[in-house]
Amino acid sequence: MNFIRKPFGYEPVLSKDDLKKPVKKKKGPRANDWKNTLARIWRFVDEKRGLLILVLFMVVISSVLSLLGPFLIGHIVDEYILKGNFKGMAHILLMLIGVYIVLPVTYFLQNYWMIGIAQQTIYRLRTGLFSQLLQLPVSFFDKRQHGELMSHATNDIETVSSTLNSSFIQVFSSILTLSGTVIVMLYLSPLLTLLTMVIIPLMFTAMRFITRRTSKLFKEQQVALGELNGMIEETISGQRIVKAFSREEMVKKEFREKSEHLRRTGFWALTYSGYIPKVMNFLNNFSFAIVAGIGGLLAYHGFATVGTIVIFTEYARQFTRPLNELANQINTVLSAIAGAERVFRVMDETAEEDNGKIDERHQLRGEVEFRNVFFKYELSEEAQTLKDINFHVQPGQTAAFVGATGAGKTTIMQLVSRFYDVENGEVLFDGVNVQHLKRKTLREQMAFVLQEPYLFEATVYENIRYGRLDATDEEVIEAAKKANAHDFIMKLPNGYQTVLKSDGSEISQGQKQLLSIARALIADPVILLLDEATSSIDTVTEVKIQEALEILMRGRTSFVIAHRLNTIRNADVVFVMQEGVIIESGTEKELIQKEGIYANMLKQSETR
Ligand SMILES: Nc1ncnc2c1ncn2[C@@H]1O[C@H](COP(=O)(O)OP(=O)(O)OP(=O)(O)O)[C@@H](O)[C@H]1O
Repeated sequence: MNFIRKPFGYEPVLSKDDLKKPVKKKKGPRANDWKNTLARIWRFVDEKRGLLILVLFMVVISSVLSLLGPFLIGHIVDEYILKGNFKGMAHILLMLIGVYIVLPVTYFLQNYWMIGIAQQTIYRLRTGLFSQLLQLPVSFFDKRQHGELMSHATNDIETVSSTLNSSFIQVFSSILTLSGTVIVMLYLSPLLTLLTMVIIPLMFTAMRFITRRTSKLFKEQQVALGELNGMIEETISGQRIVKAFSREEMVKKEFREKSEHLRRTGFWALTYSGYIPKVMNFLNNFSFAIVAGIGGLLAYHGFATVGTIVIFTEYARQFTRPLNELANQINTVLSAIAGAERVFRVMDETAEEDNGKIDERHQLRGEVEFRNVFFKYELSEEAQTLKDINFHVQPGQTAAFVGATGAGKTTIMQLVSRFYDVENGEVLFDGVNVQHLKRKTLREQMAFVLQEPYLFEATVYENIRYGRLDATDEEVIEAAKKANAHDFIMKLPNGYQTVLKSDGSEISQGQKQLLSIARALIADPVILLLDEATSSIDTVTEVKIQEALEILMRGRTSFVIAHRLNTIRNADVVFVMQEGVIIESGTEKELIQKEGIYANMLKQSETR
């Protein structure tokens, strides 16, 4: 067996030999999984259940009508044509015409209603998944590839949608037609029924052989598609890095490997499932020949009427068709169930609980305290990311965090904003444990200015207004002026109406920072989290950013991952971090006098 690399482990790829091996049955609750999944889809059908029952009723009518057709033809042969008695045939013919007119009407109605039900169900499923994605904790996204999640929201939901659109009716109607046909056939001639049934075990054996392989392969194909989507997404968003490091060939090679995996699983899945109609057709013709041949003999010797044989040959076709359809639908239904299972798995992830009891309008003063805080990321190899962190920041103070890369500065910010919860110890706001505050209360009174500000594909107005949705245009402009962003915005092709790209590629790094400062200003937060940009920005913009930040930080509690000496100098307290521990703290002056780690860091940066 081969393996391909996955971000968190290795995924097996089926080889030709693997496909020949018998598939071992999985133990545990899997047998019931599909029942569970179907029951959950049923819940999503919700208020359309009444209409679904109407659809089922229509399917019953169309199945009865499709059984009636051949029966009437047989009756015409026996009672009228063979007896040369054409009187009275007209009304049976009229009935037959009636059957063939009403039949398409029932087909139309069941399809029309079913599409409505399917689309509504998918709408609910899709919006359910999307709102769940918004409620999941940040730690969930640490464990999943973005492309994989995209694949659930698009491919998997699409598979469920197309199955609901068409397969549901087909499966139900096939089962009904099949049972109806068998009942009528048994009534007409048990012997011929038995002959028609001879092919069933053959069909089942062939189907089992094929579907055992295809179900495994279709699952594998969906996984491979998810991975490929992940890679496409990653490559498009990181295309500059790919180009900058000339990694095109490496990316192409990896893409070819993933595509090859998808091609191989797709090839075998479709090849095997392509055998189904062929095998079925062959068996169908075989059964038709048996019924026609032996039926003809029976009619010749007077054991059955010609009409009965006519009905049987029709039914023999009608009997294998639903079997055929069922067999064809199995793969579609299986892959839809697998898709729905993956969607439900995401829905079953525990969403961020927000059971803080303190009122949503609670006004924070901005006092923040960490008491004996220990923390570890789920996927981290380290024993602890933060170890016994203690500090107390008063309202309006600026706390600067410095330290080598990986020391844990960003992690402190993640805990202040409660993107993650502490493992041990307490984070307190105004003396209240953060667990008692609603996340919304907390985050609405906080603003972030990140190294790589995130911009949306929207106008400058909308990008700044993201800080406070009800801000007027005047307020936006006012904030932009305070943030020193107004002048450059006015030089953009459409000023504040200019639509920015999500990667902000048409404006400079410094300008992005100014926009994100304006966004934070308009939010008017009590607490500010600031990750200073490390990339070199021209001195003019640097001064503008510095001025804007000073205005922004005034009167607010600010946590800064500091890279600029200016910020550190003006901070009320500086925390020096090393390997998840605060090793020094105090004002910059105190730290220099102490001649410890910080003083050393400073000396080193000066000598560079
Ligand atoms: N989501 C995550 N999952 C697992 N480990 C993580 C995660 N984020 C950070 N880490 C690890 O936690 C440690 C602290 O990281 P953190 O980002 O807090 O450092 P930092 O001091 O902010 O570094 P930098 O200055 O480079 O941003 C590092 O070892 C990092 O690899």
